[in-house]
Amino acid sequence: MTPAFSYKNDGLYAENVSIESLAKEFGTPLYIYSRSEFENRWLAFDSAFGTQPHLVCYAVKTNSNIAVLNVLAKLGAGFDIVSLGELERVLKAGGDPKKVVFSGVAKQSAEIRRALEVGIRCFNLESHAELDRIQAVAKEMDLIANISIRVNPDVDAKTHPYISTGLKDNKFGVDINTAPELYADACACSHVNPIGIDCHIGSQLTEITPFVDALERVLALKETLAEMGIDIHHLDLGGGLGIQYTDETPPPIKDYIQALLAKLNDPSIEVIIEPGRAIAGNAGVLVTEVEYLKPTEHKNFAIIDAAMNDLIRPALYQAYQDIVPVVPRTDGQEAQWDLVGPVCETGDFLGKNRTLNLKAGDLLAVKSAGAYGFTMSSNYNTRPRAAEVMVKDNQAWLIRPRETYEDLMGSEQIIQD
Ligand SMILES: Cc1ncc(COP(=O)(O)O)c(C=O)c1O
Ligand SMILES: N[C@@H](CCCC[NH3+])C(=O)O
Repeated sequence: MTPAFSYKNDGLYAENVSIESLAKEFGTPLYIYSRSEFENRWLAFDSAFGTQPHLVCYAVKTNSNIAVLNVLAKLGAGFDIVSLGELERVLKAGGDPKKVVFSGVAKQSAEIRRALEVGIRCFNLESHAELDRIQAVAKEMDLIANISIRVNPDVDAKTHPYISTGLKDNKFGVDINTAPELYADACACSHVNPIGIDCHIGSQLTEITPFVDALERVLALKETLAEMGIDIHHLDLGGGLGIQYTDETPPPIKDYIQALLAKLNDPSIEVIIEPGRAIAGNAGVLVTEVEYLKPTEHKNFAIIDAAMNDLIRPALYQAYQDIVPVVPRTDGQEAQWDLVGPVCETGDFLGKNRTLNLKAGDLLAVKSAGAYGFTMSSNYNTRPRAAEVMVKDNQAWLIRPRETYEDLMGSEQIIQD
């Protein structure tokens, strides 16, 4: 199997395409994705289930480029969405609406309407108020909305506090102890059909135990609901499996799924999962060029042409992502560098204290940038968003051109007075 990113004699390659040549052709900053990695990771989830009924719904927020969604749709993927924008992307990419689950704490009426119109599989609802709204919209349309309730099992995911979602303190889901009442209310609604239980406890988890603990609580709820005469057809266990950014050792996909199935011990119930990062994370790099070297008495700054607007994870979560030379130097010597962008914020860095042998004009690859990279990018400092390229074997496709300044300002209006 061709590795997604690996060195050959003349530098770093994306599958069998030289990253240096892609940077020359498309400029920097540039996101490069390995199509095979996306495919292999989704397939690894899918095949790990064996004969258990299941649906692997890729979390669209992770990387929502339509070409990426299309690659997964062709494999038969389902999709976990959190907005109407994401739903429209999935439909444009050829995704099957019957394989779409709709998560998120605040679905608007127009979003619910459109989702019902195209016939999504299930709404993962998060509050009583949302139940009332879904019932009202479905009634108005004379349709039945399939729902599951996202419960908050109060399990510590042992991840960064900003990306932990399953604790009582978090805004997500409903308290698992009060969920039975909400299910009873849902059953009393004329246009709502409760078919599942949903739970997502956080992101970048590197241990299996919190997932299994959460499932144990979900199974107890399923029992309670059965006693109330409410039959559950699927369990949606969310996403959250972590990847290796540096020295983390997340469990292999197969072990994670097998641990869940062992706990579940029910070969007939359908299991839905919503992985994002574990599919996309190591399928992408962000390529950047060193603009200037600025050594000072206290610190060496390498000012690169990618910034926090292109990849916000280091600034937002102090996240560590490996940064490697595209063509390692044979001259010069290594030094410690802070890799900072051109944006006017002290927090604008992609890496600190990195040991690298650098000269202005060098290309660097920020690794593990396939997840929550481009999708969290912005136009801060009126910087155009980077281009995105997809590679498979020795082929490359431009899947989103770099934004132009016309794109950035074209729709704004001067007040004519
Ligand atoms: C409801 C839901 N599902 C799935 C995901 C995907 O998570 P991850 O990328 O960690 O797999 C998220 C993000 O954390 C989420 O909020
Ligand atoms: N955006 C976060 C993950 C949040 C997951 C969304 N629920 C990250 O880059 O790690």
